[in-house]
Amino acid sequence: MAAHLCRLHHISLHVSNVNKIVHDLRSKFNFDFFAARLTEKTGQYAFRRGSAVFLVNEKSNPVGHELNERGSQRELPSMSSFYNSTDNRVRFGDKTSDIRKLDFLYDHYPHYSVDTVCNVCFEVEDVERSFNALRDQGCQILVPPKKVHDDNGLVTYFVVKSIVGNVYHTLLDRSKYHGMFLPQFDELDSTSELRSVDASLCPITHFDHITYACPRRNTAEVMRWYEKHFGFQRFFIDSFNVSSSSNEDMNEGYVLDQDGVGLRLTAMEYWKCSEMGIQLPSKNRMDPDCKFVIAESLPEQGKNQVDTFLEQHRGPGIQHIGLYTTDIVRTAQTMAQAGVEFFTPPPAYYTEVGKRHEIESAGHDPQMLSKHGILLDTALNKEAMSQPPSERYLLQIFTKPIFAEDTFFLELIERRGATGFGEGNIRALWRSVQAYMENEKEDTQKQKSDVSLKTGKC
Ligand SMILES: O=C(O)C(=O)Cc1ccc(O)cc1
Ligand SMILES: [Fe+2]
Repeated sequence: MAAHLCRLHHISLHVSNVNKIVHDLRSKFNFDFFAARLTEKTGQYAFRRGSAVFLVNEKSNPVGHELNERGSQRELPSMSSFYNSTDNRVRFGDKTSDIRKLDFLYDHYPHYSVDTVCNVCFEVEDVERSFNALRDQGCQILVPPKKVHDDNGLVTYFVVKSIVGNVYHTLLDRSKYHGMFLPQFDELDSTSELRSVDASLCPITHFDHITYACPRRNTAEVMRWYEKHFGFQRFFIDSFNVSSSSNEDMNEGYVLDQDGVGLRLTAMEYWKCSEMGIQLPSKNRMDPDCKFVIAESLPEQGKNQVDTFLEQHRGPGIQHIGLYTTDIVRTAQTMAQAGVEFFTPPPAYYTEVGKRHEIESAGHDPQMLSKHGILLDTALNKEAMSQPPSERYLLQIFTKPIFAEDTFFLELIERRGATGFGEGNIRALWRSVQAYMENEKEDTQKQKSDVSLKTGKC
């Protein structure tokens, strides 16, 4: 029996430069900083837009120092707006509370050497039953069932390791909890200046998909694990193809292996409890769900972004997360103005006649999309063809990696009738990433030769 997942609750990050990520999520990505939990040793900070919730967990650092964006040390900037070290009190607006000496909650301390996004937390209906089922099936349990409570009620959870690299899952039951987030978190006052501003500027509603970077030939095993333990089912990506010439095969996945792109994609979706015949009072049928995509690189086409992830992340894991927005142009514009860096395709992408026509048929302005680097793909499958072009396309844009290493990045996605992933968009992304990696390589080589010129070494 698989664990019955009800909904995705949050995704957690483990970072050493917590100030930078807290700042970026709040000020650049416009997420609402709504709850936090500080202890003597660590901090956990919760952000949300719509139902998309990130929990940033602080990795311990040498006191007073931490790594800056590209890995060198700098003084720890003060987080004094909400933490005042002189009186050991946590401040949220005008609310204060004592620092508590509790363990790391709802998570497992991963001891991972680089910053990483590694915990996808789900709500389940029955923690004890899910725990027994997964333990009996031989899953590695990282944290056995644990109860946490505060004045607003009780949450039970346990943590299980997945089969993908450092990824694990917290499964929790919060049906007996009435607070905003989780017990032992302090909620930020809604009037606090730390709460982020106008939500309408970044209308993100939920997590659309989570993409894993995996080594070659790992996909089948990953699929089997999620099917057996979490009841996931295969989701066919190639809703874009009009004919039987689809590149997606039941066993081989969706293969892109031309023009320098070497990628195998396979997607899975989870079935929520009620779809398995169990009715939950809390279950909202309209809850959007989140797909899981497994990406493998194919050897023939040279080194690429999946290989780079595996190398710099030092193993498989979550490569990127797609954030669903109802207005990608507005969201990308707001984020870019706030300092988010996006990959942009070559300008020729927007002037090529076919693409220009495709963008215009969908009712968009090529210049506007070009200004932000937004990609558009129109679905051509049979079902989609019965819709006008303005109702069967997909818009995407990808940020540059957000940690010091070239690993994790975010994506914005707006779906207008298209449910899969656009091959054209993937190719365009691929080209921009390859160009970026080439640039990085050249920069590194240049830095090395500058150093050897200075030191006289070759
Ligand atoms: O297109 C998407 O959003 C995907 O998630 C597919 C994908 C997977 C891995 C990549 O390195 C690039 C694209
Ligand atoms: Fe994606």
